[in-house]
Amino acid sequence: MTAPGTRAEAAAEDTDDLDVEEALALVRDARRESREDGPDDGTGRAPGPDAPALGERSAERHRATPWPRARETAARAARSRARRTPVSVPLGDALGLVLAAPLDALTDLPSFDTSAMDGWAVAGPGPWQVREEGVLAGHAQPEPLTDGEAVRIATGARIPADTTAVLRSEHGRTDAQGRLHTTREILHGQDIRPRGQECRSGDQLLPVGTLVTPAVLGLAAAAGYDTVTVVPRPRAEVLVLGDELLTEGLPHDGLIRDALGPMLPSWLRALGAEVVAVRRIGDDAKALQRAVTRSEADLIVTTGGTASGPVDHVHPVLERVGAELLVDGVKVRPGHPMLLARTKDHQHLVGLPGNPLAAVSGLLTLAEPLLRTLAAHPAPEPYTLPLREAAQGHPHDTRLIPVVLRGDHAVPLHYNGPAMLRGIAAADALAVVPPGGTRQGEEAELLDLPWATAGIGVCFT
Ligand SMILES: Nc1nc2c(c(=O)[nH]1)N[C@H]1C(S)=C(S)[C@@H](COP(=O)(O)OP(=O)(O)OC[C@H]3O[C@@H](n4cnc5c(N)ncnc54)[C@H](O)[C@@H]3O)O[C@H]1N2
Ligand code: MOO
Repeated sequence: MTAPGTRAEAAAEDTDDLDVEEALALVRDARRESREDGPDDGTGRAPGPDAPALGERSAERHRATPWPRARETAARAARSRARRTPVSVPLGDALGLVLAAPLDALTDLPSFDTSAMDGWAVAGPGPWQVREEGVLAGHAQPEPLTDGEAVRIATGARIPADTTAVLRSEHGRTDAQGRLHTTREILHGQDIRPRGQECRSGDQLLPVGTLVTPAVLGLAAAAGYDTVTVVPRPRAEVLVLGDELLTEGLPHDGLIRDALGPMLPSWLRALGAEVVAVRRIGDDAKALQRAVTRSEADLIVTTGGTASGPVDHVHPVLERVGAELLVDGVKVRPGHPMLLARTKDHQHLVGLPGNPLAAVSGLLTLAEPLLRTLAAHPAPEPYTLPLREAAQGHPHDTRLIPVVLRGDHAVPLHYNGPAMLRGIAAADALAVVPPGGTRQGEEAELLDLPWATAGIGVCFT
């Protein structure tokens, strides 16, 4: 973090302050660090029994990962990345990022003795002789007061030396001779904010791992910062597959509108990513391979092509580029063909199924924990609400069902089929329905949709 005028040297020091891994460690949710999934050697290269090597895939394809474990695997894959360097960003770009160095005060706050009220600075007991010229905020240091003297002062102005108190304007009156009298008892030091009352220069104001909120931006500015040192925003690239997709107009001749190209970038931003590109690849395996190979994003998100149809190119391309499958199918409906692969040392690919609600399911199951961990955001506290109506379960898999929150209940929505967005577009959250279903009145875990809790403006900055 930098003070004005010292940006370059301070930035150089800052990168030594703390590694992103350490920042991540501070916000790590131990409860989610399940060790039950077998060994994690820290390289993230242990896909576990659920993700067969690509060569063995065909026979094993349907050994899908249980939904909770898939989420843990995605979070752990992000944690096992090589160390990333914290970055120094201007305050205006820091909202929603996480501090990678403590916010230490660069100044005393207040940085001088200041008046807390509009009124008069007075010295000694009244009545006082009032000086002609007053003191305003932002002015140079005023002349000291002598005993029995007062000067008009504004809130935030510097207190003249030897002031004993500030008399509020509503508690003073001047007589015919121009002398100032108080109408209340006035205490020594009253309405003076002494220098350093909030902090001394060097005090730690906020620790590493703090989410930069609007209030944090305000505090950082007050404490003298122009930039803050943060965990970099993960970069995501979206590759939209499918020759059948139109980008405008009405569906016709078997062609349909692309629903994911418009939906995913803003959703990924809501999950803390910077979307560096959205590319339309069609059903062209070579183009997909080129795009994957060239991408420098932290996360590539593909849509469609995850199943085993004639133009489902995601698996073959992953195999060709030597990617390592960490999750190949998840026991969740909709969305079970979703996948997670490590494409390069510092890069992952989440393959979302083409059916739009299945894609949402993949986004929240795999991309959300991965991005959250890369950005060093803490895991949201899990919470449950009773369902107002029973939700039918899948015999073996978890189901994610769009719900609205009404009072202290979650109400399942219709139009929740894999190809439908009508339910999710009206929803506040997704209910997690375990195999076998959830009875009416029974508690279900809920995954909030980002805008339902934070508001559109907050989450899409
Ligand atoms: N033999 C099997 N076939 C399928 C299985 C299976 O297990 N065995 N799984 C089904 C399930 S479940 C899903 S989900 C889909 C996943 O398929 P893909 O990821 O390969 O997706 P596509 O085939 O490319 O598309 C599926 C569907 O979604 C439409 N789509 C694709 N992209 C978009 C988009 N950007 N916007 C709107 N709609 C999109 C596409 O036109 C198809 O209708 O596979 C099943 N098949
Ligand atoms: O996984 Mo698919 O989403 O059931 O349609």
